Amino acid sequence: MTTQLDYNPGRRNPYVDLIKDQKFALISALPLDSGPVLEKVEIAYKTWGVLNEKRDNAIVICHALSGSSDISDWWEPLLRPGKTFDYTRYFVFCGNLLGSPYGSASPLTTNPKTGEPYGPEFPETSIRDDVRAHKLVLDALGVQTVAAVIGGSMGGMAALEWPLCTPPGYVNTIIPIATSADHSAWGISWAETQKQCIYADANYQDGYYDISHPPTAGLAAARMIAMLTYRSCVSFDRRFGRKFNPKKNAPKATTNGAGGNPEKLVNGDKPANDEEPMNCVGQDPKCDAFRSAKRARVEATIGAAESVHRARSPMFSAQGYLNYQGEKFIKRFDANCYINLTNKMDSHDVTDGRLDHEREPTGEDFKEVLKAAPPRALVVSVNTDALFEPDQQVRLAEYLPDATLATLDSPDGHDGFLLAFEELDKIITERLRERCPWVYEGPPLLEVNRNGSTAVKDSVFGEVESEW
Ligand SMILES: CC(=O)SCCNC(=O)CCNC(=O)[C@H](O)C(C)(C)COP(=O)(O)OP(=O)(O)OC[C@H]1O[C@@H](n2cnc3c(N)ncnc32)[C@H](O)[C@@H]1OP(=O)(O)O
Ligand SMILES: N[C@@H](CCO)C(=O)O
Repeated sequence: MTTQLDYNPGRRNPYVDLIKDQKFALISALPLDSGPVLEKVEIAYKTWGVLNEKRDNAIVICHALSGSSDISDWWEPLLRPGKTFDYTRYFVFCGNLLGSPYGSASPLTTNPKTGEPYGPEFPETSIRDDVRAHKLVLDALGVQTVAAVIGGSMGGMAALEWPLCTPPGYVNTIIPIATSADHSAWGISWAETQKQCIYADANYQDGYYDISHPPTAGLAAARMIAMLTYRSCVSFDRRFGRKFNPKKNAPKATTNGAGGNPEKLVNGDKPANDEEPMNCVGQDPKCDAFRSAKRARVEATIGAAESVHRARSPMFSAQGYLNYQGEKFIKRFDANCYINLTNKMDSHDVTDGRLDHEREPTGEDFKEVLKAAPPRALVVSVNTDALFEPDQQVRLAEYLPDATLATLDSPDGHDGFLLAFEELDKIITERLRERCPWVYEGPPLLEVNRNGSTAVKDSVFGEVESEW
């Protein structure tokens, strides 16, 4: 198995171009938990900062379901000198998940056996597969050991798997956020409702859709449902209340299935494909009966179209928001990738295949498996999280050796881990300083110039992101 850095993936799907300045590695072959060996595996990733002499200052950040390797897209306030992910001291790494549309091997990348995109034939991948793939990239980059692994939601699942899939001592500490030791029936079920939306879209075609005619209606509906699990009742009530929908961002209503286009049917004009009313066959088209029958039919068509228009136009601000989130998502995500990634989340269970019995794992079983994780993990919870309920992090903190639990006070539900920057910065930095003291010793490895760019100081390795 070889890992080539500075790989040029050539033909890329359009979503990859949304992520700026990504790097790519090529892994020759990756055996997957699901059975097949994935060949010529592209891994997209980003790094900030440089490795120190001992090559032990790497910090691995794991993104969530719809995120990418570009931390500055979702945790930017934490990725600054002096903040949590201080790239003047840490070598910050974020790898894109297998199955994601943003550059790593996925349903959108080319199957080397056929020369065509994998589509729905892209194999199931696990959180553990991601960890193994990203570890190979870190090895190629020269990382000796990892100071900390941090991630929220699906990224938190990865944070838990990192020490379990790598040699003892390789990972110094972990900070799993808004996540669980195994994905709950609740989480699996919410994802199922979203997948069913995609399956129900006529464009889906069992996943063999033309990329220029994707199942956007299904994917948008899936995202709208997901958004409700990511936020909270209290945040929706506070934000939208019973306010009416502002015109800004309101998606255009469609009239699919209404049998008419309201813009063309004005003041009783004839529809383009007009036919004679049945009761006027053989009559003079200029006769009154013919005309009134026509007018009645056209008015009925207009009425139907307008009523569909009214029914589908978001009336309330909350509806407008959800519709907009759906519209925004289909511009940046692919349906097969969504299914692959949600299946991956569903499969998450740290005890899977690690116990010597088949029965339902108990708390003791979770403890047995997670004792391989480094001590003093920090587990972070969001008090209003309705998807990964706080009780799951309470249990996780009990399972992990000598771990502590911190709870974010945020009205934003599960997405609180992407929005409560100030609190996150404080609690994570505090734990990193305690668990990775060597990273904070001595002067920083990079100098930040006035214009925000960085320059390397003496005796360090790695690459510097010029944008900084
Ligand atoms: C290419 C890429 O994007 S890569 C990946 C980026 N995404 C990730 O990393 C995944 C994780 N990130 C996320 O899930 C989200 O981006 C979050 C949680 C960080 C933030 O969510 P957001 O949708 O940006 O925030 P929020 O819920 O406040 O919604 C704001 C948007 O809704 C719009 N909006 C707000 N209220 C309404 C309303 N009543 N009607 C219509 N639109 C509304 C706003 O105008 C704003 O639009 P904009 O995104 O075009 O600026
Ligand atoms: N808003 C996040 C939530 C998933 O944890 C995302 O879209 O990835």
